[in-house]
Amino acid sequence: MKREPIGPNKKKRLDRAVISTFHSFCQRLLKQYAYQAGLPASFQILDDVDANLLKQDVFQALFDSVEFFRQAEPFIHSLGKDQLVVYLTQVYDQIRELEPGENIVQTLEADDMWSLQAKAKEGESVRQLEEFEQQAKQAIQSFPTSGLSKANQTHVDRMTAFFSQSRDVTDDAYVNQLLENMPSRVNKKWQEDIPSLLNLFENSWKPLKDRLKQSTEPISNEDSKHYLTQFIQLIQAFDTEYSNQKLFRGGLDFTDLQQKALTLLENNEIQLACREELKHMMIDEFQDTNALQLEVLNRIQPNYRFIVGDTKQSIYQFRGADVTIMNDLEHTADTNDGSRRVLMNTNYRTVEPIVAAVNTLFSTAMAETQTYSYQTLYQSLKAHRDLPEVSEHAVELLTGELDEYDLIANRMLEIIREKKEVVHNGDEWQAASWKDMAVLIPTRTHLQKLEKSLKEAQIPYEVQSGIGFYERREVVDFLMLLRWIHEPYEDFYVLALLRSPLFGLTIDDFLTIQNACKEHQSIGEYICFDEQFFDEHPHLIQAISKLRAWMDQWIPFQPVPALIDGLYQLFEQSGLKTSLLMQAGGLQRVRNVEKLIDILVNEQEPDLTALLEAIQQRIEWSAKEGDSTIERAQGDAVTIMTVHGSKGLEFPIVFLPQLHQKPQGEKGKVRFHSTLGVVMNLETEDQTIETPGYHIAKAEANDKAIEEAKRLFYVATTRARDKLVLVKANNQPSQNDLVRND
Ligand SMILES: Nc1ncnc2c1ncn2[C@@H]1O[C@H](COP(=O)(O)OP(=O)(O)OP(=O)(O)O)[C@@H](O)[C@H]1O
Repeated sequence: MKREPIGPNKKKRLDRAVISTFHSFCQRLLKQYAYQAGLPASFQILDDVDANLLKQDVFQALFDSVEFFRQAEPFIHSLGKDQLVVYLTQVYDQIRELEPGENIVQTLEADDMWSLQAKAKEGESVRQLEEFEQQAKQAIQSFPTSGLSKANQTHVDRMTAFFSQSRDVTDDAYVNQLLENMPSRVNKKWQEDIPSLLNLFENSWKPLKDRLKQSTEPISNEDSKHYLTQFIQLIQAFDTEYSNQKLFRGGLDFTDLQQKALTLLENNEIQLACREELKHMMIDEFQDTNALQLEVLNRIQPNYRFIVGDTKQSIYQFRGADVTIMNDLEHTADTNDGSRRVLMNTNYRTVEPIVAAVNTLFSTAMAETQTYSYQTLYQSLKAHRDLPEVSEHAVELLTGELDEYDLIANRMLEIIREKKEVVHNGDEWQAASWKDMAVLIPTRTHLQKLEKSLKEAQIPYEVQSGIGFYERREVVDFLMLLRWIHEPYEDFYVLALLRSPLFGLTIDDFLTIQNACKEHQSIGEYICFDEQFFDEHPHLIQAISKLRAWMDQWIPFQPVPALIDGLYQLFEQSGLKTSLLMQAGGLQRVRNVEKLIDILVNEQEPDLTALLEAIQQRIEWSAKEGDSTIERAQGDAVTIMTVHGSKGLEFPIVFLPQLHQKPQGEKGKVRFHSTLGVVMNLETEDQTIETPGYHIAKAEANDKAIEEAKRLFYVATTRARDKLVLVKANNQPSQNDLVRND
């Protein structure tokens, strides 16, 4: 068949194909229609760090106002000010991403939330009682008819009589009747004589009784409702002030970009223009979409949508991703004539034994049928790649008495030494080298321990994605220089500076200096004020005179003509720039410091104290950000990476530690639920404050966290190409249902 050449028209359209994130798409739309959106032509985008810093400033100003403080005071007593700010911010962010509506926060009504929650609580109690009735009716079917002790026979007779009749669980008297007819405690003989009663008692009755107890505990509804109202008012006051500040600065945060784009898309002409321009849309990684992004898509309604995603890999709940969106969409695609679902379950990456293990693990861990829309269904993968005969154990459970990171280090050394493990390099199977191995960690909590084990074993490694900008060596060094200028006699900074490549002193040198110090004298003071006699250590004399010269030059810090000039002078005259340029990747490092200088200048703080405080806050916020851009290891080194950072990547051999850890449940005392609104449970000095939906929302948040943990584990296991090593030290009892010794 003859192929049609690409005509000029077609080419023109092809040239206009756009690839972008949802955020940059919204930004482009707002720039294009700035006038209709009521925005200045050059609005500024506040990234998450900028937005969080601004939110902090707004809170600080609000707490200074008498009215806001008065309203916040009861919460501060119960939670502390910092925690209150965390809850207010979390709830605020979630509400704004929940549904279209730039004004959504101001429309919240505590009364509506309260009645919705009260209704849900009632419904939930009825559901739980009905469920228990069903379980009890089943259990009594297997009660023995003879051979029981007198006491046990009484239990059996009483329960059989009670549960044989149908009852109205909504009747006020029902709960008391239930309590009267159920045994009050376990009897040892049930294990042998009435196992179905033991099972019912332990697994159904005890949890139900706890919940019944919770709902009868004295909670003052009037006061709880008042707290809810106050909390909503605090959020609304914050919203007003935060919006004012953004307006004043001409800035939009990421949620504004989406909300304002949605408002624009209510305009028919703009909608049509978008539809005309974007006839075909392909959306990748759809499992991580949020409700606003879905609505953007719905409002554009392109002729053809091609959506790609894997619900099993939805791991960004903490950033607002909502897996239920893709779950629902799959469901619609199955039932809607105009849509088609294509299952892509052939795995081309991973060898068959690993795929088989993944199937076994996750067909049990993930749901087979969907009870809740946030659950993830598992459909088995089909392996495309076979394992060569040379390799025996594609899946390994690495256990032993050592610490899990030492286990990893030892196994890696063994792999290199024995050359028995083979990996496929694209053409052929060959013995594994360091760069073929990756350790994927769920969180960075134990990163240092892992690094220590690898260092001690002299294993080359690189920590990828997850090391943020502010943790880069050169950035740390430049900030350290500034901190020393700010507090030149503070030992911590003096020593850090002297140890940095700019001075290069060692611990032994510090001991020599310390021995020369007088009692109670700090090293900083000694170096700056005392006469030194280090005749046998000329490099110490040199270092100290250099430090003194720096003090004369830079303290106090008075940059002229402007901060930017002072910072550049410091960068160059301290020798940091030259020393960076002499290192591998030096130019990149210099650019990093220049970027830091830009950030510092943009802080627009009046003095060094304020500047260092501002940057410290920025660092703390950026630590909560997602991972930094991925730069894969270039040399022959083991890769260390967070599981989040490894998404979309693959490695020949993957080690997975920290498997014994239980997925983190939800501990929040205040949270937001998409249908019930704000729920809370607080202890004040004299009472418990609780909104009716608290326990329902908490249980759901817990379930969701566990579902997310399963998906994270799924992403981790499916990064392996040729070998998967699950690591479990014997000295750590497993708290994780997914991973047990057996
Ligand atoms: N049709 C194919 N034939 C052979 N190899 C393939 C084929 N499709 C993909 N692969 C290989 O399989 C691996 C995974 O492919 P790809 O990254 O596209 O999948 P993915 O679905 O995005 O994976 P994940 O979502 O798990 O990260 C890659 O190494 C790729 O080269």
